[in-house]
Amino acid sequence: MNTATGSDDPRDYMRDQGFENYTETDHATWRTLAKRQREILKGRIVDQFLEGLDRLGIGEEGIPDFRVMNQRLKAATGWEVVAVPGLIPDLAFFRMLANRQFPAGFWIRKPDQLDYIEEPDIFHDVFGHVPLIMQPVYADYLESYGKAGLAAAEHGALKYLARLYWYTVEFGLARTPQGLRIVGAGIASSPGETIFALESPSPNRVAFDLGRVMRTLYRIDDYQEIYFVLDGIESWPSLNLDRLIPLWEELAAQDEVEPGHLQPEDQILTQGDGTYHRAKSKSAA
Ligand SMILES: C[C@H](O)[C@H](O)[C@H]1CNc2nc(N)[nH]c(=O)c2N1
Ligand SMILES: N[C@@H](Cc1ccccc1)C(=O)O
Ligand SMILES: [Fe+2]
Repeated sequence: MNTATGSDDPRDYMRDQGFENYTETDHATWRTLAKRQREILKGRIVDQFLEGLDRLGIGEEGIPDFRVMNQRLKAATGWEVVAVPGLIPDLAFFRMLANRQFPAGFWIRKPDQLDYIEEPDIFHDVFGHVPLIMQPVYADYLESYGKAGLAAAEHGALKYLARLYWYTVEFGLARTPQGLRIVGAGIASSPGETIFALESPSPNRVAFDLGRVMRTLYRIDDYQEIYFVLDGIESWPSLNLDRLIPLWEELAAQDEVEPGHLQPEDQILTQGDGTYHRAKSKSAA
């Protein structure tokens, strides 16, 4: 996602949310999505997410005003949400996370895109990501992720960090005493993928392993073919450099793994039958 021409200074991407510009349709879209997601996420997402939603007060009254939401977020974990025009270059992105600033788009999807959208809108960025940032352990992980990203940029290892983000922050699952639960924001903001990620027989579900995740390619245009499962809601990987730098060197000598392929060392929770993606590829052909 790195726009080579763009500056790497986060300040060049920060915008005013323009809260007053939202239309009634925009607020209605948020309300519809928030209501639907709260319903289907019950029993499917980790409790800490629902707690975070409640503590933020981003219920169903409409698109949240960042000025109001940030007071609660800052008080809880020192993070703040900053409006940006869309995907920003990796370096600017990592710098923001390292400073406990979360970049969020300010536009919202159209009423006909409710189920799934390919690029992140404000519903994905705020409803999907922010509730968990109210949890200190996750808030610390996200900051450490930003710092690791800055180091990765120095070591030509950005693609490994992008995959780690993708398979934990965006599409992670976690084992909990109540069973398998969603933690990824990309799942939490998509009604379609909420059901697919937990209940479809099609995708593989494999225990999280840092090296394995950083080797694994991902798709950005459809549901995932593989979901990685954290050992628990607080088992975010520790990202210190003396562990990452040797790992990046090891990975440079290994082949990348296709999202639909399993590896011999995988600890498989559910082996997928691949029907969903096979059907799609047929229709695509
Ligand atoms: C981590 C990885 O670089 C990823 O694609 C980044 C890039 N830029 C981004 N920019 C924004 N605004 N939001 C994001 O989630 C990302 N993701
Ligand atoms: N697919 C997510 C949005 C998203 C796009 C790209 C990356 C992550 C998430 C949704 O429909 O809500
Ligand atoms: Fe996201």
